[in-house]
Amino acid sequence: MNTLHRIDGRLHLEDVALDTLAERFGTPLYVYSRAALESAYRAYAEAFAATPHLICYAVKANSSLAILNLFARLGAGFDIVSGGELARVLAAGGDAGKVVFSGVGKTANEMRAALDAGILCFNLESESELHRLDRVAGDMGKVAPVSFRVNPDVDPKTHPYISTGLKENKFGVPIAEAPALYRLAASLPNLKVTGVDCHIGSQLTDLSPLADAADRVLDLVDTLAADGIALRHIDLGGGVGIRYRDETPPDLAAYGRVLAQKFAGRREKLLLEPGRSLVGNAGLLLTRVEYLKPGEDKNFAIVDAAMNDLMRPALYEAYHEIVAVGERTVPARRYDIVGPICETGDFLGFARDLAIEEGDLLALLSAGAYGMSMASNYNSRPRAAEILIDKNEIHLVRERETLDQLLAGERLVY
Ligand SMILES: Cc1ncc(COP(=O)(O)O)c(C=O)c1O
Ligand SMILES: N[C@@H](CCCC[NH3+])C(=O)O
Repeated sequence: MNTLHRIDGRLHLEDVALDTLAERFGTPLYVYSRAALESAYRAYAEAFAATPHLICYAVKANSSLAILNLFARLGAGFDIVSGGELARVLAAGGDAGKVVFSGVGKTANEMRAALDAGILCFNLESESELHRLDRVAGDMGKVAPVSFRVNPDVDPKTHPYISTGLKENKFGVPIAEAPALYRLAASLPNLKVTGVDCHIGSQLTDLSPLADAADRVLDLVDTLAADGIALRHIDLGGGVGIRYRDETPPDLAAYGRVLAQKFAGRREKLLLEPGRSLVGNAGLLLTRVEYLKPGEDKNFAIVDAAMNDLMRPALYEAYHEIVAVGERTVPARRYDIVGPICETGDFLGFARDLAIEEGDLLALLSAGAYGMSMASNYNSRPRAAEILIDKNEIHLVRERETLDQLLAGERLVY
């Protein structure tokens, strides 16, 4: 996270000391850097400048309106997977004409909302979905633009829970079946075939699976063209990883060069659906140490953030670097950093050496992606607030959830 630095021992994001944020807004608190968000977006725009393209930010990575709005103003499109994400994009001022709609379980209502909004494309993931969309669009007197999400059966070499492009995964249609599905789609009255889509997994640290998947998709596009089905765009999904610990994420410029070569002389526009690589290293989660609990085998630092705030460690045993916000002269000890939730799986990091005392602040780094967007209310914990830092300006972009909001909508039965 390169907008993070220390001044006189105090951790700052851009020009703002994190301890002042904790005092003012409380903890747990998500904090994002505008400069980091914008520079991540610009890095994509530069890396792919040689190829006509559209960056469709994957909203699921972080769906805060303020972040969607920043990207919309930079010209981004959006990859959505629900009616809720569509509503967020529209509320944030996103252009519906730059929205692609992925996901294996789109409901008829979600299809209607997306057709009403006038999205760029539905990424279909099954034949049944194709028939449903044809019916829904026909009932509305509209023609739905469609792509198939094809599953190229490429091993993305990532955590099995976030691999999506293998035969055994629920996503997409087998690439071998795609030509027949495209012919079917082209024959239906309320669908217009416009593209193809593929997304093989997340947190990829190797470029070669992305390049292999691109080759397979381009072969399919050529087969379809020979069959008289010309596409306007080729969507190669997201998946570029980030550094959490010691990973070497793919170099975007190199990825851009690889795709520029493959797209040279082609007429189709390139679409990309990056999520994590745009927001992951632009955000952190600030938390306060409630208790230090020394034990016979290990020491625990019990903090006020938990798996409901940041689920990735519990779900994938994901690693997030954890640093003290201030500097202490006390000796460092080895701690498991755990939350207050009643689950053994409620941990944020194991065996971290930290010089801390009760009441100190910790920052969990690289928490901008799949942090707040995966937060829950488990143990009836209100969700955290979110802050966007812009140099020395502090913007509260989401208020901390209140207990009233937590209970709203529930009824007793008499
Ligand atoms: C369809 C689709 N597109 C894009 C993304 C974004 O992926 P990432 O955050 O790895 O860039 C995902 C999540 O993996 C996804 O499921
Ligand atoms: N939620 C995952 C990524 C899943 C990507 C969604 N297809 C993570 O935190 O790493």
